[in-house]
Amino acid sequence: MPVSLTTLRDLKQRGEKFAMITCYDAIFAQAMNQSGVECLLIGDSLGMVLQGHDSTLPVSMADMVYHTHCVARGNSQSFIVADMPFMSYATVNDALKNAGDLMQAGAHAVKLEGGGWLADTVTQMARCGIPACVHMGLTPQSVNVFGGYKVQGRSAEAAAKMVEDARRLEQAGAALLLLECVPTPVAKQVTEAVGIPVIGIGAGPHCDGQVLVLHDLLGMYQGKPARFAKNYLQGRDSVKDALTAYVQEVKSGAYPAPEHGFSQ
Ligand SMILES: Nc1nc(=O)c2c([nH]1)NC[C@@H]1CN(c3ccc(C(=O)N[C@@H](CCC(=O)O)C(=O)O)cc3)CN21
Ligand SMILES: CC(C)C(=O)C(=O)O
Ligand SMILES: [Mg+2]
Repeated sequence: MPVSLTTLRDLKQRGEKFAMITCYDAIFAQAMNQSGVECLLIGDSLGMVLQGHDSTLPVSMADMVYHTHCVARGNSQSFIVADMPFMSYATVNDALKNAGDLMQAGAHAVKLEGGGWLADTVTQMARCGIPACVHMGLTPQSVNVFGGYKVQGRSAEAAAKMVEDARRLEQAGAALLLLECVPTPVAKQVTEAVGIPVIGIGAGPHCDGQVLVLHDLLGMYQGKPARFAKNYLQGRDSVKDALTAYVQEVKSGAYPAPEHGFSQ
């Protein structure tokens, strides 16, 4: 049976960790299915790793729809989340139209970057049958506001706001949360504060699931790798073995190790 939101909620309740990897095409979707990856993310990181841009901002809805079709054709087992690109959810109407297009391309949920201010959007999506994952912490579409890819939620005020926003989004009907580059203790607080599954990247070992960009997991870094990146191809002789090793390390809790996370 393919993984569903119910599966992910059950895993959280049982304290079992699950794995997500970014996926942009059909053959990797198949390989990830065979390696037992619960969730595939069509990430707007494709603007950087596939298209060669220096941020995710140039990615269009047409790009995301195309790659979602590609992944959906290869997939039979995993839960598919598609990123909503920069400016595709600036108004509730735009968000509903564009999320609908991604669902029709084969996504099972969509992901938006932001915080409590997305509550209204998330509620309207849920009404229409669109599960929403809210990406909080380091939200790369706001790199020009942050002034770089920096850890978020380090101050006590920012940490408390993140917990409050997480609760508000759960109340509004969010299906999932994703925390990027958040101090390990803050991510733990958020994960314990909500009943919905929380996926982390650079957010420590206490999140319910972990996500990595495919290229980072295969050691194909552009410049200096982020702290949370780990090359699973090292010491292994196939891509399939690397994907399987990542899934096993997420499930056992071996990944992320302390050196992959941030202190408060
Ligand atoms: N290949 C790739 N991997 C990613 O994880 C990723 C992308 N691309 N593109 C979109 C965004 C950009 N991301 C990034 C990029 C850099 C850092 C980074 O270098 N962070 C510093 C934190 C510095 C600090 O504030 O202490 C680090 O040391 O990890 C983090 C996330 C995550 N996403
Ligand atoms: C880094 C992950 C969470 C993402 O949003 C992406 O790949 O676009
Ligand atoms: Mg993204």
